[in-house]
Amino acid sequence: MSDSAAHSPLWWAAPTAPGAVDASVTVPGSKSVTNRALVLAAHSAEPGWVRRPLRSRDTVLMAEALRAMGVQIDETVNPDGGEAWRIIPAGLYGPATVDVGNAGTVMRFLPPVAALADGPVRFEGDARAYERPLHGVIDALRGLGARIDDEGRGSLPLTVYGAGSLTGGAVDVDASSSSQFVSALLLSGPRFNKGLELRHTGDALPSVPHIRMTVDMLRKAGARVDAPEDGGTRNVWRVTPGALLGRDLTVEPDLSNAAPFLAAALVTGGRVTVPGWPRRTTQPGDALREIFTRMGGRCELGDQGLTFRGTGRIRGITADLRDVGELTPVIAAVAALAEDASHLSGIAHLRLHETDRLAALAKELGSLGCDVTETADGLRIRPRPLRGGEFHTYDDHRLATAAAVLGLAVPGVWVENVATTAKTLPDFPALWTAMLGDTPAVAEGDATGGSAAADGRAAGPAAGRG
Ligand SMILES: O=C(O)C1=C[C@@H](OP(=O)(O)O)[C@@H](O)[C@H](O)C1
Ligand SMILES: C=C(OP(=O)(O)O)C(=O)O
Repeated sequence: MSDSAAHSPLWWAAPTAPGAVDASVTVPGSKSVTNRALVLAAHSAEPGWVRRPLRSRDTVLMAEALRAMGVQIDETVNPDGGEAWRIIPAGLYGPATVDVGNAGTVMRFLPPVAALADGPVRFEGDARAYERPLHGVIDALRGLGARIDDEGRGSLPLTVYGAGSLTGGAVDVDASSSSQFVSALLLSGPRFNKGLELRHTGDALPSVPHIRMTVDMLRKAGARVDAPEDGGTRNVWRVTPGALLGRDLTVEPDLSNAAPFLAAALVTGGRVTVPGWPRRTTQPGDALREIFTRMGGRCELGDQGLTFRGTGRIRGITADLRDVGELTPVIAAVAALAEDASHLSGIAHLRLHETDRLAALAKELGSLGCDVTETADGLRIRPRPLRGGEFHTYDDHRLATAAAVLGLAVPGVWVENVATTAKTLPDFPALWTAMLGDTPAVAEGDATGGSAAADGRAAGPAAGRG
C-alpha cells in the first residue's frame, strides 16, 4: 500500500479472520422499512410509533426532511430498550429545504410528499445525488398536477411548489432505472385527491421485492392497493384515496446489511447467527439464505434467528440479481474468493446507484488480482489468488462492507473511507471487530475446514496465520 494510505485516517485496515468466525451479530434496523414507515406515519391521520428504527445517515436525513415540512418526530426509548420514534403528523408546509444526501429513498420518496405540502420545498444533496435518475418521479408528479422547477435537468436540485393537495389519477412511469420511482408515488398515493393508477412502461423492473414492501406497508397502514402480483393487471398498481392509520411498527433488522456478516461465515468456514431474522418478510436480503447456500453454506431459521454456517467450500454462482441488486457488492466479494467462476446478471441499474457499482467492483476486485469483466448487465468473476492493496469505495457503503469481506481472507486490504458505511450501518467497523473478537484464534496447524481463508486461494499468509 502507498505511504499516503498508511498514514491517512481515511484508510481502514480490514482485519483478517483469526480463524473460523463464531458469533452472534445484532444487525440494526432496515433502512428501507424505516424510511417507508416515516413517510407513511407523516401521511397518517393520527400519531404513530416507529420502534427500533435504523439511525443512520439515510434515515436521519429522512426524519430531518419531514420535520422541515412540519412533521413532529420525538425520539424516545422503548421500555425494553432500543429507540422508539413517536411521529405526530401535521399539515405539511413550505418553505422548506431538504438535504437528500445520497439517499435514493429520500430523493425519490419525498418530492411526492412535498407536492402535498403548502409552499415550496427545495431539494438539494450530495454531488452524486444530482447524477442519479429522478425523471420518473418528476415527470409523473407533473402529470398528476404538481409544479416542479428542475431547471430542465430531470434531476436534482429542484423545487417542488406544493399546493396543499394534488389531483392524482393515472400516470405512466418508466421505472426500469429504479423501483423507487414506483414506491415513491405509491407511498403518497392515498393522499392524492383521485388516488393513483400507475403503469410501468419501460423494460424490466428492478428490485421488485422493494415494491412489494411498499405495497405491504401501505396495506398495513390501512390503504387499499391493487398490485400486479395479486392477480391485478401486469405492471399496474392502483391506490384508492383515503386516510392512513397511525401504526405501532417495529422495524426488522436490515437483512441486506446482514450480508457481510453471513459472508464472514461462508468465507471463514465458520458460523454467524443474526437474531430477529423474520420468518416472513418482504426484504430482499432474505434471498441471502438461498444465494449463500448455493455458494456453499447452509442455514437454519429458527427462534434464535438465522444461523448460517460455512462448510469450508465457496462455490461460484450464476445468478440474476435484478430483484436483489443491493446485495451485489458482497456477493461479488464472496465470488472473488470462490473456487470457480461466477456470472452475476440483471443488474445494469447498479451503474446508477451510490456509484457505478459494476465499474467500481470490476476495478477494485481487479486491483487485488481478481479477473473481473463487466458485461452489459452484470459481472463475470473468475477468482485468482488475491493480494492486499487499496480498495477504493467511492462513498458507497456497500463497497466498503464488500472490501471488509475480502479482508477476512486477504491480508493487507486497506479500505478507503470506511465511515461511508454510516449511510445505512453506522456501527459497521465496531460490529465487524466485535464479530471477530468473539472468534477464537486458530492455533497453528488447526483446520478450519478448507475455507478460502485457510487454503491459500488468497495469496500470502492465510487469515490469522501470518
Ligand atoms: O426502495 C428501497 O428501499 C430500495 C430500492 C432499491 O432501489 P433500486 O430499485 O433503485 O435499485 C434498492 O437498491 C435500494 O437500496 C433501496
Ligand atoms: C442503492 C442503495 O441505496 P439508495 O436507497 O440510496 O438507492 C443501497 O443501499 O444499496
